[in-house]
Amino acid sequence: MDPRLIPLPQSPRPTDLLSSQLPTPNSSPPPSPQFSFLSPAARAWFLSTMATAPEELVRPSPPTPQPLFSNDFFEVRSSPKKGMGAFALADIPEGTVIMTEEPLFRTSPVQIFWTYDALSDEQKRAYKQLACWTGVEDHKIPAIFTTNRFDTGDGIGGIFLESSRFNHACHPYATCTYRWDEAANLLTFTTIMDVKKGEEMTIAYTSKPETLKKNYGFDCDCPGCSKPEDLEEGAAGVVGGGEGTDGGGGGIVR
Ligand SMILES: C[S@@+](CC[C@H](N)C(=O)[O-])C[C@H]1O[C@@H](n2cnc3c(N)ncnc32)[C@H](O)[C@@H]1O
Repeated sequence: MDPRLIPLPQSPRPTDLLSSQLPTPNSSPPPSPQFSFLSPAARAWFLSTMATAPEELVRPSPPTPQPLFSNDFFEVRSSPKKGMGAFALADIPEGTVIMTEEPLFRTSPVQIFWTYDALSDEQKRAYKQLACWTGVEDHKIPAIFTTNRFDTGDGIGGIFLESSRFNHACHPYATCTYRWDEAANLLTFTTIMDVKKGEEMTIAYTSKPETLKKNYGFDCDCPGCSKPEDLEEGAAGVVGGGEGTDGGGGGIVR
């Protein structure tokens, strides 16, 4: 198994969490002033029903999920309204390289089925866990490709399992940029501003936020897009982006 992939643990059942804390049907019921209006026999019967039906009566809060991936700088975990996302584990200064990653594969859109078939079972499982927007492609395999690929030049897109978990914010609100190095076979992520511990780290998928809905299935809610007056002033959301090529609506928008 790829050591960079840390699978999410199964959530324990409520009964696993609580079995040691619950009274058994044979144990003496604890004194309960709340039920003093019942006769001793009725009280014993009532409390015994509580011991045999714990799931309905006691609801533990769910355990905190483990991150999908982490390094010294960030972790990948659930992001409000955005599936997974990358969150800073410390205050990170501008200009810090936070990750380099090799591709799972690189291919062209027309070769995606052939490339997918050549993956190992484990790689196929990892690929199929990535986000999937079917608005552009009906079939799951090419849909995952268009949702997650980074443009690596000459019409070739790369799939990078951790890099793909970064959500979008428009320039100048995106906190990171990325650069593909063909010779090194590495995608490098660098912060382009100071990032506070706990903050979600983002990249700009495109310099054309109006294409996000069609290509990725969401409307951008970054501060620039949620303030139309800023856009009119040309201050945000419509210029710049990452160092990747912006295909502008064709699906390869990074
Ligand atoms: C490359 S994935 C990013 C990681 C993804 N959130 C995940 O769970 O793996 C792209 C998808 O993330 C979601 N996404 C990214 N940026 C978003 C944003 N700013 N607002 C809402 N959803 C976003 C969309 O569902 C989009 O199709």
